[in-house]
Amino acid sequence: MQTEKEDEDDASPEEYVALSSFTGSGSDQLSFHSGDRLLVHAKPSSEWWWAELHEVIGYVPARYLRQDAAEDEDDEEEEEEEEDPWQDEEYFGSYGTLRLHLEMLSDKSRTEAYRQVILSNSASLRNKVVMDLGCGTGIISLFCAQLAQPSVVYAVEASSMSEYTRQLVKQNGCEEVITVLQGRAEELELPERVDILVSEWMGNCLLFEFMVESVLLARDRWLREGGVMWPSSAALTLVPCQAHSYYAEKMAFWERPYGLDFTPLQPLAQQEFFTKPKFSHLIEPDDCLAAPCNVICLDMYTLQVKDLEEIKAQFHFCVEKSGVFHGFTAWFTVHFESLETGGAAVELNTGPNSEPTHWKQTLFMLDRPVSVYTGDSIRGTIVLRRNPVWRRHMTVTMHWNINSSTEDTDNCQVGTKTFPMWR
Ligand SMILES: NC(=[NH2+])NCCC[C@H]1O[C@@H](n2cnc3c(N)ncnc32)[C@H](O)[C@@H]1O
Repeated sequence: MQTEKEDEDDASPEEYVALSSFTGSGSDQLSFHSGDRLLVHAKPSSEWWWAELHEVIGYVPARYLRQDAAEDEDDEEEEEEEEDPWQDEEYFGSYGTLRLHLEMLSDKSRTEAYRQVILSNSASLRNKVVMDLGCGTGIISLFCAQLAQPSVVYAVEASSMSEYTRQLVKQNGCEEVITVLQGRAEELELPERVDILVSEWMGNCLLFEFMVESVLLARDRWLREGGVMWPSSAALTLVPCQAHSYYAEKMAFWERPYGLDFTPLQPLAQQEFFTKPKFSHLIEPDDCLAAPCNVICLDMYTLQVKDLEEIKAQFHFCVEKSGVFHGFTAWFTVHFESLETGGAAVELNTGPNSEPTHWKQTLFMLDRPVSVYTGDSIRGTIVLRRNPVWRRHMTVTMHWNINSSTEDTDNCQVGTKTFPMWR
């Protein structure tokens, strides 16, 4: 574990507060919990500091710490101003209106996939105990009651939509089977453990909103031994791509609008339009410059909440057709294993070769497009880092090397870019 370190450069240590918990992975990293007060002895780099907690010393990630605000009289005021790191009021407030539920219910690809899961497992669902986590209007629970005979479905919904969900259950004569419970799933008391935990938790780029944390906490607390997770697994897919129309619309536009030269605005355009990822991007299959690759695969039975802090993966693409490398596009696929051993799984694929969904795909634009040619290789890493303060947000960092295949130029172009989602 942590080793003692001579405090040769130890000016008086400063006290910092941990904004969220951190589990050290290296032997010299110090683990701590949200709210811990750490003594920072040295700041050898902007990313890692040398700190002490309960007489143990080790490296800590600086972005998790905040200088301890001096105790002063208007602390209470400060507390009030401090926003909830989960932003639950705004988050569950948005799900208390119909807009998002209409969008999700109108997404036939998404909703039919869940219906197919229930339908194809209807026999095995007989007399089972089901939890529908984040049931919204209760559509998945209603499919269970309509298409199968579970003994009970606990439809859990934290937003105010839950009172309407109760009405929908009654309106459709399903009160015998469906029990609607309002509250955060990870805080609720259920009368019993469940055989199946079903949830539609996926956000843009799979993890945004981090509702998946609630699913994992509920799994650990309520899924019985040998119980089934739906989805059972999730994969994030990445591909280097062209984005000519988006680039023309946001960047090339400034070259000659109405015969004038507006190129001095292009740095502004890059900052404003290419800094954050573009949600709801529709990539054409022809825009893919290489075969897409499943860079991250999550097993919903073994995934742990602490694994969500930082997920890193390598990629290696071989350019299949010459074109302009404008950026990367990401999407996800989830699988629902059959309740019968050997039964066929159901797949919900949000990629360009499947029926479009309300998620569409996520586009990460490079600052400058690069011409690439058949045979070139694009290697690198993608790192998803959860925001230590705003717990529903993350950053996505791409590192890439482009190796030309033509022997005469050994030009290897290297690039890196971090995209906030959204903080
Ligand atoms: N696929 C997504 N990105 N969002 C679609 C599902 C989100 C639904 O789950 C509810 N919800 C989200 N988290 C929770 C939670 N921890 N407990 C209960 N309901 C929740 C939320 O209020 C909304 O109705």
